[in-house]
Amino acid sequence: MESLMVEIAKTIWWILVIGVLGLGIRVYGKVMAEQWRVRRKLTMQGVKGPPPSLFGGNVPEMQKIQSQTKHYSGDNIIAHDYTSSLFPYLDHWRKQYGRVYTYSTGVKQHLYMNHPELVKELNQANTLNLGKVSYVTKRLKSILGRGVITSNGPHWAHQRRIIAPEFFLDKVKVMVGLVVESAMPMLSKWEEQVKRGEGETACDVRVDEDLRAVSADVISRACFGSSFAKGKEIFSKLRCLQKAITHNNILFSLNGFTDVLFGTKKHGNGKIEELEKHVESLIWETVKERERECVGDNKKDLMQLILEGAMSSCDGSLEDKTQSYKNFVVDNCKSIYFAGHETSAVAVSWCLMLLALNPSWQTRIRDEVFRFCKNGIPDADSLSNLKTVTMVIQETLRLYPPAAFVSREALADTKLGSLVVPKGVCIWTLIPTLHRDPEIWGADANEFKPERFSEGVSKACKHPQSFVPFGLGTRLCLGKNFGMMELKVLVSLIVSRFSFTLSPTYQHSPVFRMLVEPQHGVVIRVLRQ
Ligand code: HEM
Repeated sequence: MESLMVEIAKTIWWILVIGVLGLGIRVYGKVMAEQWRVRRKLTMQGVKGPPPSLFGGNVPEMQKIQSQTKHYSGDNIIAHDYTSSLFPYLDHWRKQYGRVYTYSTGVKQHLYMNHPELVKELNQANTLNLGKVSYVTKRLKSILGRGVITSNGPHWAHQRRIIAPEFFLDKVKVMVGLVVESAMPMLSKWEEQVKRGEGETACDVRVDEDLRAVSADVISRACFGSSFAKGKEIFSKLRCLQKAITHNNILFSLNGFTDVLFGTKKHGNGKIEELEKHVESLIWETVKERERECVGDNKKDLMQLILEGAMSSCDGSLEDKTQSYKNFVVDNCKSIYFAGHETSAVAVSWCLMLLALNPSWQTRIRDEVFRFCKNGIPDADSLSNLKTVTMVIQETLRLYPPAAFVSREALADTKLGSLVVPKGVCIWTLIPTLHRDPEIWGADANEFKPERFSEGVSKACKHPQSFVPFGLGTRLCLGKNFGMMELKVLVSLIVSRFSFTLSPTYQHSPVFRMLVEPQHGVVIRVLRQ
């Protein structure tokens, strides 16, 4: 009797296993058939690409190419097109299939799109049908939530309308003095460091963390008011989150079911959840503190705009309202903290690295700053005269754009010029490759030549819409004016006070952690005048 029961239990177990497997294979088969259909729609229009394997699409090939990639070990840092080390499979297929091709990551079909004409079409496409890539935004949820950077459709449009006015040019001009104030402690610290080593001819300064602290201070004060006491902790937790998330390949690993099937799903989610909760509660405490402080106050900074926007966009039961109010506020604060401070800090780090290799441009900047700015300190009026500083920053953003991709997902079949991008396809424009394309920038595309921008972007290259460090189209960076102003002020202040070369301890190793940043930091050797 007992053995009969065991037999029955075993049979049920096997039926269950076979049932689940059968269902899994059916679902997967359906998804694969859809991918095949989408791929066919693209190939019928002449878009080629590497043939996908039955399971995992082109991911096995991507992993193979990545594992064979050697780390950079050359001398010519500027000429180093790091996309060939960071995303070698994209570079590999580009050489094989050209500037537009398609590939698959199992359950997703992708379109690599680095042709200037198509980038222009993407820029001009005024449609809600092109959203952010859903599987990537899911992976970034803990750091960006469903705020303005990651959401799509009417929810995105509503958030963008609320936040945009804070970054209009007239508002940005008022913030110049604030950036100067935030930078002063860092400049004094470096001056102190240089003084302390008296008797020596030079002093090494690692710039990255100090620049992060400055831009964190700038964004806290500019956007969230002086009540920002918890700021430091929020930034440091966000940085931990950024590192934890990018420990896995957030862009092109296998997706969902295939991740489980191939055992490529990595661990660390517990830590991410813990950090996410911590950041959320820190932001929420700050909001509550702010609400207590500002009773009857008419402060109109970004935090206030977000709070009012959250209030007007919540409906449903009282419980639903409270939760969606909280999500709206926390997600948008997180997005601005991240977007507003990491990007600028990384851009200034790369700029100092390039200037360290090009001391003659330091001299030109120094002359310009002392010519137009009283005591070498820029203000809203003198900033517009700093043409050399602007050129150097544009050249930095061309060679080392902090954001590596413009990415979109077609939420419906979408026409870009003569190409119809089928629903579900993810579009990837690799910014640094576009910025180093000799057909767009000329034979000297890999050289540091700020003078190419002397008559503006339109004269610097053949297709001006291919200069996209701040992205493009309807999703163009909201903080573009603010970011440019901040970079100009910081670079002017630093270069007018210090002359520097690259320290021999500097290790050139760009790494992708949501942004392309110097893995081992930038160390400059400050020279005594
Ligand atoms: C050097 C500095 C910066 C760079 C290189 C940069 C770059 C970018 C890029 C490439 C995008 C994506 C655009 C697209 O998908 O087409 C973006 C979006 C965004 N950036 Fe920036 N950014 C910078 C500074 C800032 C600052 C200072 C802020 C705010 C204080 C900011 C706020 C945003 C926001 C809110 C979005 C999302 C816009 C949307 O999806 O509607 N950024 N940025």
